[in-house]
Amino acid sequence: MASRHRRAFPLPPWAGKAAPEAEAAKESITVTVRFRPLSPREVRQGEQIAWYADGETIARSEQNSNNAYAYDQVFGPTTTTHHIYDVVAHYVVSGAMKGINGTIFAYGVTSSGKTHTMHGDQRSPGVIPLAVKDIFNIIQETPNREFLLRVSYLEIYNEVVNDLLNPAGQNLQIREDFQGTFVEGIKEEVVLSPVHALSLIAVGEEHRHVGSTNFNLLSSRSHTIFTLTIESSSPCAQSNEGEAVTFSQLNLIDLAGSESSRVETTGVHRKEGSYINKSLLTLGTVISKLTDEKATHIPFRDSKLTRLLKSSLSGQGRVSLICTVTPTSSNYEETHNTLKFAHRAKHIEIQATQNKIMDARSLIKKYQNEIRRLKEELEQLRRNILTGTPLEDTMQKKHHLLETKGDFGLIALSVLHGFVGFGETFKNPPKEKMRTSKGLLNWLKLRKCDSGPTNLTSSHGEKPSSTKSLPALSTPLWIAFFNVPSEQRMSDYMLAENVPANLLCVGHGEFPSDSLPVHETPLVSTKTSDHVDILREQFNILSGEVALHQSVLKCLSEEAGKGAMNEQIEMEMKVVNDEIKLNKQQIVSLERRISHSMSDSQGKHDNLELALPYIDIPEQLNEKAFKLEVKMADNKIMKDQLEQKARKCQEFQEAITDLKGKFSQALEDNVLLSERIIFQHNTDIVHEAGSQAHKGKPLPRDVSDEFLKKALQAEIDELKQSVSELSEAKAQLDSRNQKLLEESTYAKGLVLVTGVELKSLSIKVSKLMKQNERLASQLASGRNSTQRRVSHGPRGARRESHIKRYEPANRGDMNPCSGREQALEAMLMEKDQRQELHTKIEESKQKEAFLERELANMWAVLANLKKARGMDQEDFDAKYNGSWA
Ligand SMILES: Nc1ncnc2c1ncn2[C@@H]1O[C@H](COP(=O)(O)OP(=O)(O)OP(=O)(O)O)[C@@H](O)[C@H]1O
Repeated sequence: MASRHRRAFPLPPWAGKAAPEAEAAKESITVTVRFRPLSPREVRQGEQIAWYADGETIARSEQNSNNAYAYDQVFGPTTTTHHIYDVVAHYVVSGAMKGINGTIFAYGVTSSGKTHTMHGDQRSPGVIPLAVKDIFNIIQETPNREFLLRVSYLEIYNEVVNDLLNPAGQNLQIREDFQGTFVEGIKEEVVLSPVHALSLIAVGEEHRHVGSTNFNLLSSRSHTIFTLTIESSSPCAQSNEGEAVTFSQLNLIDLAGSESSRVETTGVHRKEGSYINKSLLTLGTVISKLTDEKATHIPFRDSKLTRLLKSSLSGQGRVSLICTVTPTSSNYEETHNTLKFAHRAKHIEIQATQNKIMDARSLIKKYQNEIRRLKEELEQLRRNILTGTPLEDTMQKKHHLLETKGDFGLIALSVLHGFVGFGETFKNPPKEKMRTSKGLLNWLKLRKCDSGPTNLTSSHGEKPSSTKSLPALSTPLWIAFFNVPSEQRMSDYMLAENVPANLLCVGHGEFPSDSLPVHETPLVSTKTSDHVDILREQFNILSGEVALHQSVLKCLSEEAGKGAMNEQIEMEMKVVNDEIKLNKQQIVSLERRISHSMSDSQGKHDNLELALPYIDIPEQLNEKAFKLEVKMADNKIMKDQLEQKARKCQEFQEAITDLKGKFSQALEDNVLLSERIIFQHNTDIVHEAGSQAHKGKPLPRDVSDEFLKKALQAEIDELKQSVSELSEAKAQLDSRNQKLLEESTYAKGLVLVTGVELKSLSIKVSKLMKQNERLASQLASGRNSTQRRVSHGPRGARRESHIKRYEPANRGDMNPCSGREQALEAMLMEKDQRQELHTKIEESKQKEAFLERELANMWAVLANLKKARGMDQEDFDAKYNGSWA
């Protein structure tokens, strides 16, 4: 069917000649920059433009025109999202419809317009709703293929993956298999129309973490990934068994905004901010490593975001990066960083290839086969009815069909054409103002709930509730399929949902377990309760049908009562009676299955309770490991910041030295200049006097005065200029002085503390020295007495012999001697210790002297600076006063 939206699958406008996609030519990430307009607040605050779009591909700094970066496209503040979609996103979406994976994401600081770009609002739908609309247009415009669309929607909040379509799906794990990374246990919903897809996003947005920051009232505090899984193949009627199915994933990502360290945050906000910054930092690192040929390791695993984006960033599919920036001068640095990030990303090479999968892994093929089989069975039933096979048999078969097929894919192949387009839905936006959640999706939800039946309303006239909208949307389709006797009535259901002809509609929550890329364990109870819900809904519908048939039967019997009972009425009554009987049998069977499912779920629940304590342990471990990871990342960031600060300090020091040099140079220049002026002044006077003497007549006084005044004025202007430069330099020096003063105060404190310590040390030392002296004198006296003993000669010798003779008796006399020796040894040891202390004291004294010297230096620098400032002022005053005098 031709449509005014018809578009081929183009390459982006800047790609030059179109390379055939099958050849998988090397491309690079499409990187674009979008400037947002100044907000009313920024206008009120008189913000200046610091960056602007210079032409179509350049972002340039207003302050320094050499600061400019080139991209695939740069969009100015007046560009509409629709235009941006056409230029950078349609190309990725159309690729996804042909089996080439696609990723579109918005990157930028908080309040730069990421959500505005990705989600938009009622006046200006964003890339996500436009992509959804585009996808359904493409499906309609490709009648020779059948499509199966599934969506999932997740957020990464504080490095935890949460399922936005399933409140029970919290802290999901990321796994990897041969196909790439996937989120274990994420809920996937089959979508049937743009409104259906958007209602799912609206449901998800309700669960997204949003907070208010200094810059943005509704700031996204989490990254979100909306994934559309697209399978397509030729229609089942023509398909041959070996034919490949194309399979692709389209990721539409709204990142949380990085937060400047200038922003004062506390508590939860700071934690959120640090997680956001950490993951964006990792994204930046991954991108720079990907563009660095020498890099051997790409740290994809350092954050959940980069893990999930691994296959997109490593080049398996088309990627479009939209960098949103604010033009204001107060965000100059942040914008500069975003531009640098975008510039780096431009160098990532990708090789987009078409994914093809064979039958075994294709969900669409399974459904096509299932549909074919169901059709055959239906045909058989119809034939049985026509050939007069006993009704009991037919009903049993139909009942059997419900029993067996109801548990597997509840599948219907739509045979309708045309659905109410997206544009129609948005033609008359409501007046309500959004209050709590961001974007058009919330509006859609409000509209859905507030404004009565829309095309989301089920054929039973029930309005889907905000969170339970999904069963209400999809369940009637498959229930209709199994309960409606004619295809015509099934078509009515389809019409109510506006499903494109070639879109496969699959019952919600009823995928054959082997075909789902979902690991079930944690969701067993949820799935069971879903199943019971579905059965109950089936039960309600069947009861409704019974009631309806009974009222028809009543009408028919009243009709029959009025007149002669004709054959046709009799036949109709028989058919209705049969229907009632059939429905009642189905109700009984449903009741059985409901109680069965419930007891099953109870059993599973018991098992689950037993296993619960053990299930928790790895989770807790994971949590701990995860917290550790975050702490480590925080440490790394803090270390980086410290290093940066140290570098800045170094730069300041250098700047101070530089300024000092300049200052003294300027002072010298000043002196020279004033000398020159005085000299010039004197020369002029001499010249005037000479000319008067020479010519014998004086120069006119006013001419010479004029000349002198002009010369002086010029010099004074020059001086003024240099004085103003000097005062600027002085102001800078003043601030440096202040810092130096603070440092010197600190150093002084240190010196004081050291002084106190030194004092106590010196007291200790003097005590020790006294002790030392005492011991030394004792030692000396000990030595003297020994020498005296030796020098007493024969008397001494006699005494020695006497001692020897009476040794045992005199042992008591010897003891004081050996005791003294021990004391002497101890004294010697003490002496050694004292010497050690002495050296330590010497060292401390040296340190003190060094610190004192440093302090003196600082004071000298300060004094010089003060002197220089005083001199400068005096000089200036003197010159001015002198020259005008
Ligand atoms: N191109 C634009 N035109 C008009 N208004 C815009 C544009 N971009 C952003 N805005 C407005 O600026 C404000 C902040 O935008 P938005 O919420 O999209 O920022 P964000 O980058 O998603 O912020 P955060 O990261 O905090 O969620 C919103 O009020 C939005 O409507």
